[in-house]
Amino acid sequence: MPTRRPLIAGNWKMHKTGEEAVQTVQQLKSLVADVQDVEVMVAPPFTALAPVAQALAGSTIALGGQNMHWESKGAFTGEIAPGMLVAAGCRYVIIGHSERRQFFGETDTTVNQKIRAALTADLQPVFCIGESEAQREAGQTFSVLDKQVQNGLEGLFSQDLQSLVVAYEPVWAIGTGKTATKEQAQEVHAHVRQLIADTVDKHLAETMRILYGGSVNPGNVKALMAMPDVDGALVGGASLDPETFSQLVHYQG
Ligand SMILES: O=C(CO)COP(=O)(O)O
Repeated sequence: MPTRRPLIAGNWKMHKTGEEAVQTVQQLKSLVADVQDVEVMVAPPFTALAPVAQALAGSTIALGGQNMHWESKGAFTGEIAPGMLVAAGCRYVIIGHSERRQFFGETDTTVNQKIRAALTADLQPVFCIGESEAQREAGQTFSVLDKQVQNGLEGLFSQDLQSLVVAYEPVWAIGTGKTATKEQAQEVHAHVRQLIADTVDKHLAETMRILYGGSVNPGNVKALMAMPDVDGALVGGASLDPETFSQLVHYQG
């Protein structure tokens, strides 16, 4: 079995000015300086990317964008191009977060366009999928996720997707304090990995990291990370405070 390097990623959403973000990563840098076998990433708002990149110089903490447009430039007021994220120092970009799907009209089609554009720009997409509470209660979890994965990766092949990271974030667990149980997370992650094995490539499925997101905190991270198909966490609220986020990065104890 290939070993997958765990990734603990902080999605700061619409929090922190440039100055606040720099203060946070300065603390975080020293708090996680001892960590070697876990990859750490933070995704600040666009306006904080450049100062945070500067503050992270010489550190192994990776930088990510929270969204981007699929075109490389043009008349798209309010949008950010993949190359702009790269130039700002990003290695990752979060794509298809449920908040973008819910509030900003993101669809499987735009998600697919964005994943393609990210890969072309050499950004590692963190491709978010997840079912709503109603969908879970109606027994539709797997069919919803299968559709999101298949549509999101449509037309892409194993050789294109080597850097892909998937994040399973059940919508009902985001910001609610209601975490999926470790068994629920494992069940979905194993299912998604099998789907990738069946529809894209077995080797990719084995090497690809699948993160769990939704109310991850220092009290539940260890149990989630102990599950064989959980390769990391995409953390919202608990990533904003450097001490708390550092505890998540040090989940091994
Ligand atoms: O949406 C999330 C990360 O992308 C999860 O948010 P919370 O950790 O605040 O539930």
